[in-house]
Amino acid sequence: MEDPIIGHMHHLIGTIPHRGLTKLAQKYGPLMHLQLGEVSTVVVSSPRWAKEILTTYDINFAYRPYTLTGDILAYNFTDIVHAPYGEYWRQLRKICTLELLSAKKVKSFQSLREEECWSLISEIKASGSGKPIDLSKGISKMSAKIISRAAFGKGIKEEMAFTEIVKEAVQQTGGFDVANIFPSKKVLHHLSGKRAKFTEIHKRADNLINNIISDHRRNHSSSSQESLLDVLLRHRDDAEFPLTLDNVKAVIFDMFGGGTDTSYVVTEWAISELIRCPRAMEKLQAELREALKGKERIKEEDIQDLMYLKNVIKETLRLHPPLPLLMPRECRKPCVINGYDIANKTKLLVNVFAINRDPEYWKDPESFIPERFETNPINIMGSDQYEYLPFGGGRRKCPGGSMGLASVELPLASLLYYFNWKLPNGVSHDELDMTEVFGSAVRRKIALVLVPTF
Ligand code: HEM
Repeated sequence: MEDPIIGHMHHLIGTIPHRGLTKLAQKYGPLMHLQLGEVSTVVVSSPRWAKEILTTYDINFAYRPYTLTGDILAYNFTDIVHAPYGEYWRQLRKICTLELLSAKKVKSFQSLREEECWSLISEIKASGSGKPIDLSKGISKMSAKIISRAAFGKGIKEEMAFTEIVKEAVQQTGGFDVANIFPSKKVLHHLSGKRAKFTEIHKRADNLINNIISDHRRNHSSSSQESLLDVLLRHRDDAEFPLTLDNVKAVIFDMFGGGTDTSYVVTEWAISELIRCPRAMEKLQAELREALKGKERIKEEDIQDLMYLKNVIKETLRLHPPLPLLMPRECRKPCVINGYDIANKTKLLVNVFAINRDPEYWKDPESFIPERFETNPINIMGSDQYEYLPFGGGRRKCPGGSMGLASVELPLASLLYYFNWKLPNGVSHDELDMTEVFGSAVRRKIALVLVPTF
């Protein structure tokens, strides 16, 4: 590890964190120690060190640091994302992988994904050929509806209102804000107004979800159509591991937090990259139109074997991992890495953005080239060499990959199958602004407004 850099917060202020940290790693190396406010932080920026830390030292860093989100919004760290490593977290992960986000469960939501996707396609058709539309808004609304219906069953007003509250909550999180940098200085949390804001959002979210749950109990859905909430409520009576109502609410909050923005931004970035690369756009449209042969309404099984579609999504996740620094981890078992003592409470950031673009592993790393995966059949969920980590790695790796990808594949395929796209006002494809905003998931700063023709 390079010598500790003390108090280098100023290097990051005003930068997009993953880009600022990538620049710092180019200067100080792939394993850095930074003092960010009062938080001692290790930043890993190469596949080699990611592999070492997410395998050999994974258990040392299998905890999450203090955040106001975990404290207030996640019912005192009882959701999956924030729960400390241990038996409670293990049990929740089990429910998550075996029931909530299993392949079978993801498949059971196929028809609702198809309906919501079709509703977006119909809206675009209705707005007319040649008229600019805000695709960011359309895709984000569709993703919210998909997760809302999967979580609660048939969408009603209150359920959509819940997605709005979660959105507001997650917009308050992320980044290097005062509360994350000075977690022990509770007075600062008050002065910055964050604690009050989080408490107010939490109260609103809690009221809404209480109403949704009472309504749910009155209109219980059939077991073949079990929503995520049904599954969790069933676990309230579990003999070995009963969940409390607050536990259920905390996990539902995760499903929304994890399931909405991640999928939406992947679709948004994929279309942005395709607009900038007409060759790839044409190739993908040719693949879709050849395979679907004029089919009126496409279904998920129609696109299962489309390799270029899969490669476009892989390449989008390489260049635009929605969580470019994963979710911060915290060391709770001191260790020695590369001769350096890592103290209790040291924070770990894995800069997947830098790793996915590491020139030692990726040829022409900054360019969007889906074909690179034709000769490199890397697994989308991660690789042995740790040079591709959009879903993270180790014990805390994302459990929602299949659910997330299912919400990207059909919408992306449909948008390109039914329509041709260009930028409005004769703007050339290479002038599309690609500025990012860091937050719960890294999204476009400027909405993606495009003109469909059909
Ligand atoms: C393209 C879509 C998605 C991407 C790229 C993604 C990425 C990630 C990443 C990078 C992490 C952090 C891993 C770490 O700390 O090492 C994570 C964690 C998590 N994700 Fe996802 N995610 C996606 C979709 C979803 C969906 C759809 C859900 C649920 C509905 C979900 C639920 C979670 C949960 C619960 C965790 C916390 C795991 C833990 O702490 O044990 N994710 N995700």
